[in-house]
Amino acid sequence: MTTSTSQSAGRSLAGQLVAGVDSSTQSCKVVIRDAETGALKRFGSAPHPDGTEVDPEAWWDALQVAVSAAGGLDDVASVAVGGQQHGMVALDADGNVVRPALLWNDTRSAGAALDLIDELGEGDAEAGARAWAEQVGVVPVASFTITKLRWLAQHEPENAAKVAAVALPHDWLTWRLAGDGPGSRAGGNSLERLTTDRSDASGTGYFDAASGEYRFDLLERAFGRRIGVPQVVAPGAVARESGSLVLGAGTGDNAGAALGLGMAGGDVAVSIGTSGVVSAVCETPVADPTGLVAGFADATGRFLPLACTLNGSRVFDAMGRLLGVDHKQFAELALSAPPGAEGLTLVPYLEGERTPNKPDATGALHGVRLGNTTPAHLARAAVEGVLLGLADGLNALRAQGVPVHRVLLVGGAAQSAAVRQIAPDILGVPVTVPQPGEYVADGAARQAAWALSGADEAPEWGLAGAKEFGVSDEVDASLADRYAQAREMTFGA
Ligand SMILES: Nc1ncnc2c1ncn2[C@@H]1O[C@H](COP(=O)(O)OP(=O)(O)O)[C@@H](O)[C@H]1O
Ligand SMILES: O=C(CO)[C@@H](O)[C@H](O)COP(=O)(O)O
Repeated sequence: MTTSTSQSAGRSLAGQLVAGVDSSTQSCKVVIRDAETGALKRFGSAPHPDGTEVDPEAWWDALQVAVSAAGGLDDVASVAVGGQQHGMVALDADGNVVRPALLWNDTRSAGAALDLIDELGEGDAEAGARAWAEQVGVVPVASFTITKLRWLAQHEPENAAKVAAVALPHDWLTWRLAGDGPGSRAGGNSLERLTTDRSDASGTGYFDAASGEYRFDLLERAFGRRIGVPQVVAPGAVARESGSLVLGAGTGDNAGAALGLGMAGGDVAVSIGTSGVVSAVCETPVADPTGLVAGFADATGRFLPLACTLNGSRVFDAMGRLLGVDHKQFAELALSAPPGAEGLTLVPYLEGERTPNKPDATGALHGVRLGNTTPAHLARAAVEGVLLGLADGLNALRAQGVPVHRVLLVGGAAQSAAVRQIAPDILGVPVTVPQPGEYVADGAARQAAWALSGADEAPEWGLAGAKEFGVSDEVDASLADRYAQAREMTFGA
């Protein structure tokens, strides 16, 4: 991300710095870049606590640490926050967090999701799924905020009674950066100053990406009463100002990555972080009644159809721990076994699964024989299993008419030599691996520069050096079928 072309419109960005934040599941990352050229100036990061429910204060603390590690924001003109999607941050009338946030990978609201589908379909689940897809572009699963609100109303009525507004992680951090929160230095009714953007709002289940409108009727249906929601700030607009610091709208992390990668039509991002994600930027909204593809919005005014699994890089982390090896050794092991791991197949549902929707499923190892019970075969089966889940996501996107011209591999696990090399064979297409980087934070930084310039479009920051990985002639032709059979044999719904 080093080259530049000059701005066609808007204020000059020359000599200014912008910051982008990625408040993701496992950590907070901050990049500080030259607003005009996109050149990286400074970087900082800090870990987040483990678990699927987290006190948002921990994100705020991690943001402070990451910002200081990046040299602070004193010389920065604008900042925008990208964040893990869907997490429910429930706030009381004074702006206090009512309970720890339930994250995107918390599956306790799976039953609430089924109830919401049934209710909209008046007892017919298929009709209900169609109705949700048509009305808000998504079919409820445990990840989406609306199901978490229903869970809260049913299981913690005392907490639910206190809720005055609901926000997402990036909304809440933007609000805190602007000086709002309990005992707000910004004063007045600070809940009314909560902001979001259409990308993150579209992951709630009570916002329609196609029309750009909240669906308060669905929110009320889920929670039992109307509560406050953040104002939706247009892509590239200024959300808030804090002294001389301009705050951009911010974005859901996957839309942030799309902006950071400068994705165009035909580009598909495969991201392997905590989540495994396949997403594309499209001009028209997607409404998939199977629920495999979520019809989200992107951070530029377009759309971001997306399939997401709960089981990405942590499958490799877990298998690496089991085998007593680090990431590098794990990749070497995986590459030392033959394609298809001689029949050993891992269904990687270690955290349950979302795509397909099997929240209570567990992982399973199939085809175990004397000849394939080696660390190398297990490492290979893990890499193949995660990628096979993403191949299903890629096919689901294709089934929605999404063109696939170029696949970009990003996320923490894109650093794995095994993932890079095996991905083209499993996905069935060549894969482009951009230089290792923080593309969500980069997208947020680009959005911050866009807000600062006031231009119609985000500044053009080039994408520096990428490597191409092709499909090899060693593909195990039976692997996809074996995986499909094994996938159906997992325990749990
Ligand atoms: N070389 C590697 N091989 C495999 N996994 C890796 C490698 N480097 C980092 N990871 C994993 O990537 C994950 C962090 O990636 P990241 O995209 O930042 O996640 P998230 O955005 O979900 O917080 C961790 O699970 C980490 O162990
Ligand atoms: O739920 C989704 C997308 O719908 C996840 O992609 C989250 O947005 C978390 O992302 P990572 O922390 O894994 O990047």
